[in-house]
Amino acid sequence: MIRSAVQWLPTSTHFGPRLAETLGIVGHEIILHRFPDGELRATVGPAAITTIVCCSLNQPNEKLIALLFAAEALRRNGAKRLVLVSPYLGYMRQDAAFHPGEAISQHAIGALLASTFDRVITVDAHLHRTPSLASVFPGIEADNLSAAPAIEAFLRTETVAPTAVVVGPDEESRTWVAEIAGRLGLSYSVARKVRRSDQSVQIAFTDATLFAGRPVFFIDDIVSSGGTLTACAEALAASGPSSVEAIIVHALFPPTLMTEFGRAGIRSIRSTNSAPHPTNAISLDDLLARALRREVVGIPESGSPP
Ligand SMILES: O=P(O)(O)OC[C@H]1O[C@H](OP(=O)(O)OP(=O)(O)O)[C@H](O)[C@@H]1O
Repeated sequence: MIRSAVQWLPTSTHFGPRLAETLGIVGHEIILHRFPDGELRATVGPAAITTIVCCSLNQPNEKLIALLFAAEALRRNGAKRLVLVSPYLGYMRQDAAFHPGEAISQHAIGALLASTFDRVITVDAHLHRTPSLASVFPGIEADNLSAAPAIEAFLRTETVAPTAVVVGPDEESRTWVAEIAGRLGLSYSVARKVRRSDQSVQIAFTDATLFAGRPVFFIDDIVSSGGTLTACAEALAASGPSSVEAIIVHALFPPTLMTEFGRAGIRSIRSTNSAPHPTNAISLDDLLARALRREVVGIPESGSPP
């Protein structure tokens, strides 16, 4: 039996095959078949002792079922360690019952994945108010990697004026914004956000004069309905920045929204490849490969793959 392998769901070909190649181990696509009644069949490749399963959990409902089936087959075929790599981990945003009777999806999905996998690796999961990863994934290893170094490296390849300002829409974004601005030697500002509904937020900057005539880089973890990004662009427009560009970790919005973003004054949107999207421009592949090195026999944690 082989020692380690990567397998990916058909929706994760944007990073699974490259991860196998970077780690220098065998890779297989998990085959899904839909029966006439809508049920799924999953067929995995040969199980390895350590099998790394790649599946980004944007639009997660069916993917979760497919993951359960893949894990069942891999364990029954001899896999001893299953590592889930899910650069976007859905269902983490509901971390409390905001109204009586609501389910806390973060708890339910965390427990499900913890009972299925031995380790979960994700990137900037929406866990702002969660005390520890262990409370979401009880009894297994979990890594919530930061995309900030990848975003910083990307911005270094752009011509960013020293007068540029990095902005975030809310207190939760302060960590990325402060880190990235600090590393690039830029100023930053964090807005106050009030969420009114799924699609509507109110944004206010306390230091609006800061942006006049300067390029602005908006940075946030998620763009979904686009309400936050649009409200931020409209609030910024009032103070006359020379340009507004958005850098997103997880681009979950329908590409048809790009026209609306353009109308709101956003010149460009670039995202990491955590979920496949036309705005993908920042690769997380090296970050993920580094976190996986110790799963691959013969590659030291700090070494290079063969
Ligand atoms: O594109 P949108 O639909 O506006 O969603 C994106 C926003 O939602 C999330 O925060 P959220 O408002 O859930 O607040 P939180 O950080 O307090 O959970 C996220 O951090 C973004 O700011």
